[in-house]
Amino acid sequence: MKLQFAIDTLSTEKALELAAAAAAHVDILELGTPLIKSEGRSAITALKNAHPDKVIFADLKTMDAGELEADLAFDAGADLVTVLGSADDSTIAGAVKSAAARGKGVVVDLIGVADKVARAKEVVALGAEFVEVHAGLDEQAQAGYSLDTLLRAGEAAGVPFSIAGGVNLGTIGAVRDAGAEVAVVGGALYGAPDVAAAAAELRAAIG
Ligand SMILES: O=C(CO)[C@H](O)[C@H](O)COP(=O)(O)O
Repeated sequence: MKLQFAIDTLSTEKALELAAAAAAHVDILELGTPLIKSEGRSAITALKNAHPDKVIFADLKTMDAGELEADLAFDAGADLVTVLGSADDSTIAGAVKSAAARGKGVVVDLIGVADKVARAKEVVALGAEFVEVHAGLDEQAQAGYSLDTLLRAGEAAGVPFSIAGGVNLGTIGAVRDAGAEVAVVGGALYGAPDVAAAAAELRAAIG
């Protein structure tokens, strides 16, 4: 299973600092949506230039104009971009067209999608590399939130998936055991007192 670091910070400088600390232990470096909104495409280019050997994941959360938004991020250096699963099929297909022309990929984020299993199958048929079975920060803050619901949806989908939603050292083993291709970790890494040590622990936990 691959490890993805969701860098949810607001400045390119801080993102580069966090990425440098964790890079030896992670496979995918994600520019979180707030970072892209704060700093724009230049942050994607800066991260790719600093880590050309890593998969650079631009969490665009595109809802419309799929081809255009994917073009913008891929041409800035992204290897993977996200489109929302609640977007129209044509939006997802547009982003997939952009990715196919460049040998890159589209991940469909199932945040807010009610029937994650059914939509996962549909978007992989449209050409998504994998789906992100995801509960966002606001959903995680609600009473009764549990990662288990996401894990069950991923297992049931029968397509390649990642899991995002407050994954940490205590839960990453369950993410691996559910069969995820990728574990996405944000707060448990960027909020750690020693980011490099936390990344090394996560890596050791999944082998
Ligand atoms: O995309 C996101 C929020 O929309 C986050 O990057 C994702 O949820 C991972 O962060 P965390 O591990 O803190 O949940």
